[in-house]
Amino acid sequence: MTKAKALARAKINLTLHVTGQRQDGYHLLDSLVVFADYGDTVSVHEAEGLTLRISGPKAAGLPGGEDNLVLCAARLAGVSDALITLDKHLPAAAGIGGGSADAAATLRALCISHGAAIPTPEQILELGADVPICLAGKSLRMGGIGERIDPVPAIPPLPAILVNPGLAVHTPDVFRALTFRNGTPMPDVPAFSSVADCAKWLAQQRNDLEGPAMQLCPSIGDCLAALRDQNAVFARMSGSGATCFGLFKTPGAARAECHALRRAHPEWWVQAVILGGEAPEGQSRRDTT
Ligand SMILES: C[C@](O)(CO)[C@H](O)COP(=O)(O)OP(=O)(O)OC[C@H]1O[C@@H](n2ccc(N)nc2=O)[C@H](O)[C@@H]1O
Ligand SMILES: Nc1ncnc2c1ncn2[C@@H]1O[C@H](COP(=O)(O)OP(=O)(O)OP(=O)(O)O)[C@@H](O)[C@H]1O
Repeated sequence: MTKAKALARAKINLTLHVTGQRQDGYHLLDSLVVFADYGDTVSVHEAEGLTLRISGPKAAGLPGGEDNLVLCAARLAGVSDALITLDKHLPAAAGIGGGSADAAATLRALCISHGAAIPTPEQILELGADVPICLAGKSLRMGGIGERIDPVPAIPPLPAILVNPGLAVHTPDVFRALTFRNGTPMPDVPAFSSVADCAKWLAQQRNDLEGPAMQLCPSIGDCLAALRDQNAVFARMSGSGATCFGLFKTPGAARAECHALRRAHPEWWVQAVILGGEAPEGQSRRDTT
């Protein structure tokens, strides 16, 4: 019997400024993070012992045992009796927080199914630098090495296409390839009134990992060029790559260009999504539609 289900939504870094490096090697970040209406699904079923079953189009190659972040999260939550199924749709090692989103979804689901307590902030961060923000699960500004989370004005729904060239890019390699580690932080995030307004602001910000990731994986440049050729109003890489996002004026335009990109690049992972789009604080989601 399914006891709880949680969506592990793709995390997109609309900006990613690297502002310093700690003594332990971890980098200080300043990033505007939003979530997509698309991701993996974690379901918890009644069972004796702790088991993970992985299915879905992106299941191949994932660690199926103790190393999977789903089981790491379950152990951290103190759960030893559950069958957890992971329906995997997000490419791994792709800069969209797949494993971190799965870990956060597992914690949320086990909280409902088993009444498990959410671990301490320090324990959550140990699962991965992206897990705290994935647990928050909405548009926010991320700081520190990932532990600091600050509110931002509500982000309007941003129609987008996510494109991954089908090549894994490993986060530690990208940070190692970074040559300048003391960039300026982001200015305050303003309230955006439209996609165009948001795109204009984003164009003045950076993803400091885009250059080093592109050196390791030149196909990132092809993804960005393809998004721009398909009339994206803005395109950038997310996180440590290789996934890139393109913003479009309408969901219809994003869907149409998504079909065109899939036809032109059958070897790429291409997905039309909506990013952000939460209701402003104090309003129900219906107030904004
Ligand atoms: C680049 C981002 O995707 C931006 O959201 C995240 O900071 C990465 O988050 P993550 O994949 O959950 O990262 P972790 O699994 O904790 O770290 C992987 C490796 O990335 C490097 N790392 C990660 C986060 C950070 N703030 N500084 C780092 O230098 C470290 O070498 C670390 O060993
Ligand atoms: N449930 C999981 N899903 C994806 N990867 C996992 C999972 N559990 C463990 N991993 C391992 O974590 C590594 C990083 O994968 P992940 O998809 O989290 O990277 P990412 O998209 O680059 O994340 P980020 O944006 O946080 O840097 C993979 O190479 C994989 O071996």
